[in-house]
Amino acid sequence: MSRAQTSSPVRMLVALARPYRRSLALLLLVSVVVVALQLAGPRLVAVGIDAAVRPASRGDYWPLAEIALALLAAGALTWVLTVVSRRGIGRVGEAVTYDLRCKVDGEFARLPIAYHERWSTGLIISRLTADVDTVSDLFANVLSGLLTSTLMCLGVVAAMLLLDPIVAGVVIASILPALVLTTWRVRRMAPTRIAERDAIAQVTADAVEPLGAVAVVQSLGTEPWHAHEFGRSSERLQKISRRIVATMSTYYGTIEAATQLAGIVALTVGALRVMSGSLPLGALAAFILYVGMLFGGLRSTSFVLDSMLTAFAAARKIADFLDGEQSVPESSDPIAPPLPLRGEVRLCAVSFGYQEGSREVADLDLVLRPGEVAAMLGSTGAGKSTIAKLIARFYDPTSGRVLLDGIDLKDLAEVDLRSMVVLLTQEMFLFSGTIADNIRLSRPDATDQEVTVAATAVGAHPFIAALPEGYATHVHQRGTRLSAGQRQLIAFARAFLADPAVVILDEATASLDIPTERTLHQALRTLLSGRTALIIAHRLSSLDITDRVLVIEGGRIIDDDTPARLLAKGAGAFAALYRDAHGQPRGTEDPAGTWMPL
Ligand SMILES: Nc1ncnc2c1ncn2[C@@H]1O[C@H](COP(=O)(O)OP(=O)(O)OP(=O)(O)O)[C@@H](O)[C@H]1O
Repeated sequence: MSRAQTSSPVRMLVALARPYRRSLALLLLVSVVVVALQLAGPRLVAVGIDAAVRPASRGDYWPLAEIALALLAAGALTWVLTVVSRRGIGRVGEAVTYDLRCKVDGEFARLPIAYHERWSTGLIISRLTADVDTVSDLFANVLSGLLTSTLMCLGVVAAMLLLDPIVAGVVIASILPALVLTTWRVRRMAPTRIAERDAIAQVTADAVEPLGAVAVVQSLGTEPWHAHEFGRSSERLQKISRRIVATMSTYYGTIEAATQLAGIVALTVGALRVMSGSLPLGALAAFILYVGMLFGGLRSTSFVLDSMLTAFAAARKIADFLDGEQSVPESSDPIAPPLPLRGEVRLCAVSFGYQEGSREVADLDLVLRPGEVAAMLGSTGAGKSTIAKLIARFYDPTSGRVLLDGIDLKDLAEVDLRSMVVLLTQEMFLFSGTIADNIRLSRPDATDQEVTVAATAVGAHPFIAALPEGYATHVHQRGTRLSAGQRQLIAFARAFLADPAVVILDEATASLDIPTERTLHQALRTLLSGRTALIIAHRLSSLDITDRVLVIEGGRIIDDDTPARLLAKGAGAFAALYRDAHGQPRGTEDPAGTWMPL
């Protein structure tokens, strides 16, 4: 299921069903046979009453036995076919659930960062679980149910018309109010079902959000606030559910009354026809049975229509979610980067705003020469991370171009771009799995030896080897079994193994002890050696490995020089930052501009 295929819920559903169209067609055929067998029941009863009762009263039981056998055979066949079709449809439903979940999950992971920044994890989980299950139910139950119940209604109408058009006409007229009521209910329910999907997603979001930051929640004591938020969204869902239940109860109650009414009409008109000799008694009995079947079919049609509405609402939500963001569309005709890569990064008159009208980066021109290590400094909100995200193509510029070795990032295949540019974020995220798994994430085909070489290069090997299970040590969720410094070393080893031409590093803000900082600096030196690098520096001490410092303010470069020269200038944003970092009063900077290397 490509993004293009998901542009409407219907198209998405058709794409999902396509691989199973043969099984579905076969199963639907079986359903048709089941309906035909069920319709045959009242007809056989009619024949039994009209043609078998009298011979039986004369001692000839054979016609009655024949009818009984035919009813038995129809019942047995209905049972077998129902079991077969239910099982088959259940299997298709399971297969579709599996496909949809894998595809949706894969699509979510590939969605641009803009998307993940906008939508909460809880909302995404809701799409992946509740909505996917609802859509799958469409295949598992709803489609076959809709077909069976619609066929049942049409079949009953046809059978009644064949039996006696006059009684049939009166019965059909008596069900018209029920039909109008069904249409009203389905229409009324459509927006409610969509609101229900949103409410379910919000409940999931409110439940998941605090779980992702349990330590923060507990340390700040914000449990009551989260409980209040969760209570509010649950209440909203409850109100919607109550509305649904109220509509359904009124509907089903009215349909029950309409069934009784139609039964009375069929009995009265049918009896008059029997008395006038225009309708056999058996046919009247068949009519009464058909009225029951007709309303049963109507009730099920209404029920499955409601499930269908729910499934469509869920499908719309999934389709909207997948289609909503195209902020970094992949080129249909990507350019293969020339090898070996040089790693030159060039931003030409780049402007960018997260929202329409905003400009977080303004007319930025920047060239990072191959192998150069530059640091970005600037106050909070200055635009450093935004520039980094533009170079990693998490966003495309509003205007201007970002080039890598002369090629516009928009013209590179995503897989090439990701292997050429690695962005190391502050989180240094580790996933559940072993240390080796986590290092190998950047190159799944790397051998154990290559993993060890990468870990050794960045200085992670000693601490890994000292663990009882070494590289096979399970890091648990988000690497909580490891220290912050150890997590960073593993992330560095992962980047080293990927061997990118360009590294962008958003340095962790959390302060580490001096020996750990020293180890990390050494690791960073190794990692960045021979690569172009841009560091969002939060510690001035990091600048001893940089060739150049870019001071960013308001999305612009306001200073660009070597660290030593910038400091020597004395004034300016960089010197101010230096003073802030070292607590020195103005004018006491080291005039030589020397650093305080670790
Ligand atoms: N996803 C986003 N959506 C909307 N605005 C954003 C988004 N991310 C950042 N911004 C805004 O863009 C501006 C620049 O943010 P950016 O994260 O680039 O700053 P920064 O220099 O990296 O700050 P810090 O040092 O605090 O990380 C800020 O005003 C910020 O509020």
